[in-house]
Amino acid sequence: DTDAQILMNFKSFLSNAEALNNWSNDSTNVCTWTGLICINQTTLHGLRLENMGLSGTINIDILMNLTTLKSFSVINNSFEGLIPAFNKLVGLRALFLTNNKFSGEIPNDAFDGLRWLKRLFLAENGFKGHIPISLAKLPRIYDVDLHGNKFDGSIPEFVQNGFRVFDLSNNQLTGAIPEGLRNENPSAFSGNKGLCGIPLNGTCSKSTVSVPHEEGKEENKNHHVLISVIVFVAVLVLASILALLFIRYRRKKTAAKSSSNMENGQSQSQNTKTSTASTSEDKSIVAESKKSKDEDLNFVTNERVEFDLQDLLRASAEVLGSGSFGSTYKAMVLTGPVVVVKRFKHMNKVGKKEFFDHMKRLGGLTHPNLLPLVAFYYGKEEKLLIHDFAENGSLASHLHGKHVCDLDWPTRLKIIKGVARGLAYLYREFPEEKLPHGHLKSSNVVLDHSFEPRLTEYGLVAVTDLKHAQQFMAGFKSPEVSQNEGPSEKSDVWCLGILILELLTGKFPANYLRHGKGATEDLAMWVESIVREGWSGDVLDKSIGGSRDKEGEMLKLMRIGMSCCEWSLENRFGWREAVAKIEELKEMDSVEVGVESLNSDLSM
Ligand SMILES: Nc1ncnc2c1ncn2[C@@H]1O[C@H](COP(=O)(O)OP(=O)(O)OP(=O)(O)O)[C@@H](O)[C@H]1O
Repeated sequence: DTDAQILMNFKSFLSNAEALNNWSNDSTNVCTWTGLICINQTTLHGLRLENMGLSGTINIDILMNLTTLKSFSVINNSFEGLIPAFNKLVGLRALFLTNNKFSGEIPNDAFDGLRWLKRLFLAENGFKGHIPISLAKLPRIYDVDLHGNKFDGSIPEFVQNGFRVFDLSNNQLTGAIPEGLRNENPSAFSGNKGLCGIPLNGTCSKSTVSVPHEEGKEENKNHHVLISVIVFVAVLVLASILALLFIRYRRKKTAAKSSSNMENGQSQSQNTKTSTASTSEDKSIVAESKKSKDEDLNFVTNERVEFDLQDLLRASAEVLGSGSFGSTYKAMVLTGPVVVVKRFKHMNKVGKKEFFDHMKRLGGLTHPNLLPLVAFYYGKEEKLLIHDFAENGSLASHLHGKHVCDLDWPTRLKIIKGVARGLAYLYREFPEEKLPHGHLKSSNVVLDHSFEPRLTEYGLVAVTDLKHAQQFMAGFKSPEVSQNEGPSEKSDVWCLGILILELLTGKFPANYLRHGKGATEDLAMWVESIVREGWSGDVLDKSIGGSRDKEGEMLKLMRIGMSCCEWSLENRFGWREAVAKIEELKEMDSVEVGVESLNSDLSM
């Protein structure tokens, strides 16, 4: 059967399916049908049948024939009865049943075999009974939302920890919160009268912890027996561990040589498959990540076609460059879009939970001039951040690449306005941060298909090792930092100023962008030399083109750039002022102004 036939069959079991009227035997390209998510307009990826008033039967046996189905959502509908046997859809990565009328107990093995499932939303239904053990054992799960049901009994020990979404609130759960969930937000457990322990207030009484006990002497006697049993078991366990260690040691000794040979061979073949990179350090996108199999990619938004670390490892990859944190790759994932993967070392400033929280916060940012974070991977030594690929590369590559710069004045103006808007958004979103961007420079401004600029590598100071940030990040190159003060709220503005001067002159603030000692000194000299040269055709990038009727506006931009680069914080523009002035700029001068008068206008 084709996908169209399978879906029509599936629809025939639904009631009130008027919203699916454009599903029809006459049209075979299912990607145009309501509620279907496809990759590249060809491959069915998900069913998103939300807010449609649907009821009836979700026929899993029919869905099983949709071999590429990865995500299933019926949020906000009227399905009732027991949970369907979703574990037959073994490739499922996300399941959303929130806000329906499902009820009854969920069998303990209901999620067995769903080894790819990462996101499970069963909230606001009428499920009751224990939380199934198979749910707690899902190896890749990172979103669990069960709030607003009638789950009872104790919470099972989850094999995962560090969830992105975790909510068990408003159920009827009882007993002590398992140790692995102590770092979750207390609100995840609220509305369960019988729960106790960390992170909720209050300790658990003895009876909730475990051993039921009797009164008086009988209790003492039981205690003695219990202690004897514990001691006996402990001795037994210790002896077994010692025996095991001894056996392992013997085995290791004999197998050491052959296993080391095998490992070398394997890693070599993997590397050639996954990447076309050339240096030995860069041979694989996720060299370190491969080692921790229990970790996976964490998507920060619902909107995206998801793929796995394995998909990423299988993707063909191309090195885009290597920056101060590590290498950056363009990866063509087979079942998804083209993405850019950046490997970050030196990001151990915060623990796992804080890192996840921070990424969640970055993932929630939306602005046309920010390149959104799509997903991330957390490894102990190395993190990966995944973004969309920007078709027109970085601003730096246009300004300083091999070819003559192809950016005319209107495009440059559009770019600087976009950069300013993106930066203003970051200042508003991170009012508590001194460096809301922190690493603003021309290689971190990428250009989409229509040359709209998008900022990258923003908001990372909070998770970057301080020493590394101080040495390499653009925000730390400002004069106040070089004068042994910390960065100020105007340090990102300084970076904006450099970007403006770079954009207008086409000159490369070499020591600033490259990493090295004395960077700020040379940068200051560079800015100063531009000031000294004043306004002349020589200062302007030759390839900016245009005629004298635009020079007035270019001059205004030059002056804004200089005001952003003022050494004294007092005299330097604040972000609001800089952004407002940039917004006022136009493509054309309103009155033609002669170069001579502009020159005198600029004299400082
Ligand atoms: N999303 C993207 N789309 C297209 N090109 C990108 C994207 N992200 C990064 N690049 C380009 O990849 C190259 C390497 O980037 P990378 O971030 O590793 O280096 P960098 O920006 O020079 O240094 P740093 O690590 O200090 O930011 C740069 O030319 C950058 O502009």
